[in-house]
Amino acid sequence: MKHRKKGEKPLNKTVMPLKSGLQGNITIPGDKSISHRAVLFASLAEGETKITGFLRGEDCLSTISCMKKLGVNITENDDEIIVNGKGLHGFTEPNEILNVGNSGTTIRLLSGVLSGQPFSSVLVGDDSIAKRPMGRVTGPLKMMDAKIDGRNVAEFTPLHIRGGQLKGIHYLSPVASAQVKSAILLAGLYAKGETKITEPHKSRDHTERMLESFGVRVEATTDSAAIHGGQALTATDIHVPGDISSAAFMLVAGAVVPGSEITLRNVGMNPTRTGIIDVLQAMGADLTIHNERYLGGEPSTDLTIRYSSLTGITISGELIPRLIDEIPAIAVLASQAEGTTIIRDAEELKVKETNRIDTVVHQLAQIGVSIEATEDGMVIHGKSDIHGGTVQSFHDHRIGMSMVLCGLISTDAVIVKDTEAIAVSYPSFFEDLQRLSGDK
Ligand SMILES: O=C(O)C1=C[C@@H](OP(=O)(O)O)[C@@H](O)[C@H](O)C1
Ligand SMILES: C=C(OP(=O)(O)O)C(=O)O
Repeated sequence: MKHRKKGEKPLNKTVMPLKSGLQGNITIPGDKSISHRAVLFASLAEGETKITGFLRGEDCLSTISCMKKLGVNITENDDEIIVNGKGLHGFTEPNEILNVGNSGTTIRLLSGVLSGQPFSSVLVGDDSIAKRPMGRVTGPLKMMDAKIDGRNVAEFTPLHIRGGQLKGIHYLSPVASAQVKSAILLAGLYAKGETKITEPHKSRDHTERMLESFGVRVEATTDSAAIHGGQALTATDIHVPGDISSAAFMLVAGAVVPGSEITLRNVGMNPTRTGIIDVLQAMGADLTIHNERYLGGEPSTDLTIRYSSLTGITISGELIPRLIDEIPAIAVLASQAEGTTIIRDAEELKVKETNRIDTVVHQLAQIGVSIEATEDGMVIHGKSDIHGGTVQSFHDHRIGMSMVLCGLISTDAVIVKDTEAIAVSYPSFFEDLQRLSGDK
């Protein structure tokens, strides 16, 4: 849960049902996962890296702040971030605690890097981070000989990492998690021999792709990734494509608000992230993919979506890691589809910024959606009439945005509490929505 800073007012938003469809086009802001990695890997590289398209969301700003505390010189201009890399062994011991704010990606990836540093660092985050499991990274990092302490045997923050000489391992991960995979591969850069991770399903592969761009050889298969220790990163300019996880909210808005036709430009289309596209197509959405391009190791396109009738589907298995962050938005989509949508194999939702099975189900039910929680997901019965009311975001950015979507199609106003959390991943969300609703 992201908490307000002292003195900051809660940003409760009253969302009124739209009288006409969404129209026009917007450019989707930078991908959060890729932005984190760009700053982190550029810091580890030798030389200067220019990053364009960087997401200036709160999570990625937390990554910049931590890297600065490790001695990295980072210049933040309006249109680019310039990072003067320190090389694998150039970081300095931080004088202060490293605060990752609300960002699970920052703390988990940084834990991998800090495990290889010859100094001590302490990592903390906000109230939400304090509840999220860290054992999934500290466990394997300890197997590599990292010295990590923390609450409940390093299951929870604060984490204290004393780096040192690491050894390569082959880790069979019980979860498909790119944060776990990335932490282990980054520690693997500092380890003797080969470090390999095998996952139950393939998780997003931005780390593997971007390490290759920085000149590091990564051997990747459909369910594994391996790296040899000691490989240096060479600075290279990075362009960050738009975030499909942010685009997902606009795709759902376009699909469910009657009379809509919108175009989203610059949407990252890495196949490990495009589960939302598969879902929209399977539900019968009117979606066109155009202007495909490939920049800096990652594909992107423009997407046009029009309002159409939708049908419920079952979402499970290997599809889940490809759309895990989109499930709150997909629940809104499913509420407007005829028939039943079943989401299975999604226990990972319980360990995000909030328990997203509970928060999605309770808040949608509050405003009239017929929805039930299950052990590993949810069941949504459409087509539900959404009525007005007051809903909580629980300071979770993706819950906040999903509730705003409900307001667009409800019969009365929906008041969404604490929407300031949306700046974690999509700071221009309300401006973009206003632009598409013709209210500029
Ligand atoms: O590596 C990343 O950038 C991310 C991986 C996913 O988490 P897990 O690794 O826990 O699945 C995702 O939910 C998160 O928003 C970003
Ligand atoms: C889970 C998320 O991010 P993180 O794990 O980096 O906090 C998210 O953005 O939905």
